[in-house]
Amino acid sequence: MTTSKAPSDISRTSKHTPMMQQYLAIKEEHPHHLLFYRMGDFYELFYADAQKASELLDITLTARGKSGGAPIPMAGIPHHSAEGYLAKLVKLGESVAICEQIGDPANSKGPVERKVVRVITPGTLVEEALLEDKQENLLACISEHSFQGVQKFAIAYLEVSSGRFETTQLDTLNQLLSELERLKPKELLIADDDQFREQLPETILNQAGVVRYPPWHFDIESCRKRLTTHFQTQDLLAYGCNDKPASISACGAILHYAQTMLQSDLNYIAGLQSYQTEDTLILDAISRRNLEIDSSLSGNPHSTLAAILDDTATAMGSRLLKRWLNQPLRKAEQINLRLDAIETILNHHQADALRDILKNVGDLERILSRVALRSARPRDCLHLGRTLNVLPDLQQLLAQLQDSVKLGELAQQMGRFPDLAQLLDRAIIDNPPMLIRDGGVIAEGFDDELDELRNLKNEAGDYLLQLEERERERTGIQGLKVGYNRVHGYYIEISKLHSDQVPAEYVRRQTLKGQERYIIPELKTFEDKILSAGEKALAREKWLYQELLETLNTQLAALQQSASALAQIDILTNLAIQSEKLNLTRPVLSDEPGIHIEQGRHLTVEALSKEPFIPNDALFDNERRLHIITGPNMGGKSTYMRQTALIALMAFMGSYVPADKAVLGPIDRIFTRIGASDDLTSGRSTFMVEMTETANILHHATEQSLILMDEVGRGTSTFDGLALAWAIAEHMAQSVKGYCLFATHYFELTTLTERFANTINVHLDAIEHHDSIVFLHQVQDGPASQSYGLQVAALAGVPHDVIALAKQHLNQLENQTIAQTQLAQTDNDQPANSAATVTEQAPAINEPIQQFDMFVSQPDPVLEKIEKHINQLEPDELTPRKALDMIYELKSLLKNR
Ligand SMILES: Nc1ncnc2c1ncn2[C@@H]1O[C@H](COP(=O)(O)OP(=O)(O)OP(=O)(O)O)[C@@H](O)[C@H]1O
Repeated sequence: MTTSKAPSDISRTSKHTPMMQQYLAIKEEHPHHLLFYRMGDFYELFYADAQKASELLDITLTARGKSGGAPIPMAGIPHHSAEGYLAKLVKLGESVAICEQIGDPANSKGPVERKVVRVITPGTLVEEALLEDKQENLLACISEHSFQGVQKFAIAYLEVSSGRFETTQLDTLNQLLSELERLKPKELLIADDDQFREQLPETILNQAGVVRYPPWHFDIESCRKRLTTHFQTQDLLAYGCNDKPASISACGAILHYAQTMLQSDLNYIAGLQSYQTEDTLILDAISRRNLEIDSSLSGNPHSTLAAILDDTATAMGSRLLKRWLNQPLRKAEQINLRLDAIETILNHHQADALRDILKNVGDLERILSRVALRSARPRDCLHLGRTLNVLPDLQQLLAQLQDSVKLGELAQQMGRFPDLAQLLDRAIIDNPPMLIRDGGVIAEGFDDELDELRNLKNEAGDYLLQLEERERERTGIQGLKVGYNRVHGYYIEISKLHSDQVPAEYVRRQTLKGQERYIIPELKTFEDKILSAGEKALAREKWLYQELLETLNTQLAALQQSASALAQIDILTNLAIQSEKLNLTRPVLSDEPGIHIEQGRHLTVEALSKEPFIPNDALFDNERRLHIITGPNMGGKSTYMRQTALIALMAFMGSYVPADKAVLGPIDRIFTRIGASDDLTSGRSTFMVEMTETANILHHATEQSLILMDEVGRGTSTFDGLALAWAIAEHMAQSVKGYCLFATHYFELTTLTERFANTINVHLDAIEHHDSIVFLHQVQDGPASQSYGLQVAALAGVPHDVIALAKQHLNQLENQTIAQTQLAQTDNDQPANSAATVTEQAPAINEPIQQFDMFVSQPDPVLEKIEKHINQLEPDELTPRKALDMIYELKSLLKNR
C-alpha cells in the first residue's frame, strides 16, 4: 500500500493556520489513505495527497494560500460529484478517508469540527456506484498459528456488501495460497509480522490491495473476545472455529478492520461460517486458470465457462454461480439436491416463468447491507419493495415444484414479507431522486404531517388572496396588495396616499418612494409557518426515511435469508434454461470408481468455433486409468482433456453436463499441467514452472484425482524431456494415482501400454487433403501415426522456404537418429551420445526410437534404403569394425541423396 503522508517537514506546529493544524492532525491518523477534507461544497486534498490525486484523477493541482510560510499544494473535487472520482481511485487500488464537517459553522470559534466518517478501501465497498454488480468484492485476511511445532494457516473473508463472513483453517501454506487464488480478494490483510511475511511469496506481498495490519489486531484472545462480543455469544462453537486459533485470529482482525473502515459495528454481519476445503472438490490455482472457469488465459471474457453458462436474471445469482463453479461439491447427496431441482423445473416447464419473475428481483444482498449501514438510497428501497412484491408469485410457482426438496427448502427460506412490501409501496414514490438530501422521496398519503407541510405551500397562494380581499374590505383601501420579497418576507403594501387609513395594528416594515409596507400578526404567523414548512417537510421526510430503514432493519436477518434463497433459485433456473439451450444432460454420480462420458463436448470451444464440434467419449476404469494421448498438433488433445475436466467440474457443481451420458465416480481433486509460461514475477522459467506443477501433482494426487498432463517435458532438451515424460507417465501408471490424461508428442510413451495393464493409448487423427490437412478431432483407441508438425506450421503461415528448410533438417535428424540407434545396438559398451544413453538408462525403452517417425509424412527413398539395410543386419554378429563400415556406408548413402 502506498503512503500519502504530508511531507515530513510539515509538522503540526503553531506555525500553521488553525485549519491546517486540524488537517494535519487528522492526516496523521490516516497516513496510508488519501484524505478527502471537506471544505464547504468541496473535498480538498493537500500536500502529497493533492499531488497524487491530481495525477490519478487528472485534476488541477493548485495551492491554497500558505501555511507555516510555505504554499500548500491543493487539489479539490466538488462534493456532489465525488462518487465518480472515488470509483476511479478505488479501481486503482487506492483507499480514501472521507473527512466531513460535523460541527455547526455558526457556533464554531476555530475551524469547524471535522471527523473521518468512513474510509473507502477496495475491499470494504458498499456503495452501488463503486461496486461491479456481477462480481464479488471480498476483503480477506490470512494468518498463521504455531503450537508445539505444528503450524496452521487460516483465511477469513468478508463481503461487506452482503454480510457473508467465512473462514477455513488449513494445514499448509499451499492450501492457503490456493484458497486466495479462488477468492481473489480485492483487499488482503496480512499481519505486519516478519516471521509470517517471510513465508509468503513476493507475488502475494506485492500485489495491489495488500494491507499490512498491526500484529496486535491478530492477538487470539482479543480476537475471540471481539467476535463473541459481536455475535453476543459465549464462545465460537456455533461458528465451527472455537478451537481453531488461526481462524479466530484472521476473523477477529478482519472484523476490526472492517468496523474501523466503515465506522460501524456492522451488526448486520450476523454469522460466521467455518468451511472445510475437504468438503469441496479441490481445484488448485493453476487448474482454475487452465480450465478457464471464470477468467480466460487469453483475456477474452467470453471464452470462460462462467460466461457460457451465466444467463442468470439477477446480479446475486451471477455472483453465486461463479462461486459454485469455483467450489464444486463432493457429497453426492448435496449435488443431487441441485440436480433434482433442475430436473423438476424442466419437467414442469417452469424455467421461463421463473425467470420472468426473477427479472424483477433487485440486488437484495447488497441493498440489505446498505439498509443495515443506514446508507441505503431511495432507489434501494424502491428495488427492495419491488422484490418483495414478487415473492408471492414466486411462492405460487414454487408450490408446483415441490417434487424437489431443495426448491421446497428455498421457498421456505425465501418467505414473504407482505407488511414490508406494503410499507415500501406506500412510502416511496415511483421514480425517486438519487438522494434523500433534497427530499421528494416519500410518497403522498404516507404521512399526514408531511402532507400537511407540503400542502401548506400549495395552499399559500389561495390564503394570501383571501387575506388581501379581506383587508381591502376592512380598511376600505382598494389598492392594498399582499406581496413577498426575500429580504423582508411577506408584507401588505399600501400607497402613501392612504397612510391615514392604515389600521393601528399595522406595523411598518419598509418605506418606499410612494408606498409603505406593513406586517400584521396574522401575516407574520403565516410567514413563519410557510417559510419553515419547506424545511420542516424536508426534516420530516428525512426522519420518516430513517424510520423506514429502522423498520427494515428489524427484519434484516430474515431478509438476508430470503436474498440467499433468491440467488439460489436464480442459479437453478438458469441451469435449467441452459441445459435446454446447450443440450446438456443430467450426470449420474456413482460410488463406483471410474468416469464414463459418452459424446462429451467442450462448451466454450463449441460456442466460439464456427466449425461443428465433434463430441468424444472418455472412459476411465481400472483397466483405463492412464490415457496416453497422441496426435497431430491442433488435433484436439488439449480440448479433449479440458472437456473431460470441465464435465466433471460441472457435474460436481450440480449442473447438467455437455454429454449424451456421464457417470462419474468420486473425484477429490482436479489437477492440470497444461501449457506453460514464464512466471517472471517469481523468477521461475517455463520449465521450472512446468516441473513445479508436475511435482505438486506427483505429491498430492490420490486415486480419486483427475489429472490432465499436457506435453510434460517439452520445456527442456528433447532427451531430458522425453526421459522425464516417460518416467512421470510410468510413475502414474505404477502408483495408480487417479485418472490421468497424458497428452504427448513423445511417441515412445505409447509403448507403456505393453507394460501396464491400466494404461491405454488413444489418439486424434488428421488426413492430408490436396495441399491441406484436415483434423478429424475424433478420439480413437490406439496410438497416432503422424505428427503433421510441418504441415501445421505451413497452415499457420510459416514461409514456404522455411518449411522446405525444416524438411531438410528433419530428414537429417531422422537419419542421424537411425544411425545412432544402430551404433548403440552395435556396441553397447560405448554409448555414442545422449540418445543412446537415454535408451540404455530407461529399461523400458527397448524398442527402436520412433520419435521422428512421427514427423514423416512422405516416403523417402533414401530412408527406405537405409531401413532395408538395417533390417538385414544381425547386430549380434557385428564386430566393431563392421559397425564402423556400416556407418561409412550410411553416410555415403545420405551424401548422395
Ligand atoms: N472435438 C472437436 N471438435 C471440433 N473442433 C475441435 C475439437 N477439438 C479441438 N477442436 C479445434 O481444434 C483446435 C485445436 O485444438 P487443441 O488445442 O485441443 O489441439 P492440440 O492437439 O492440443 O494441439 P497442440 O498439440 O498443438 O497443443 C481448437 O482450438 C478447436 O478449434
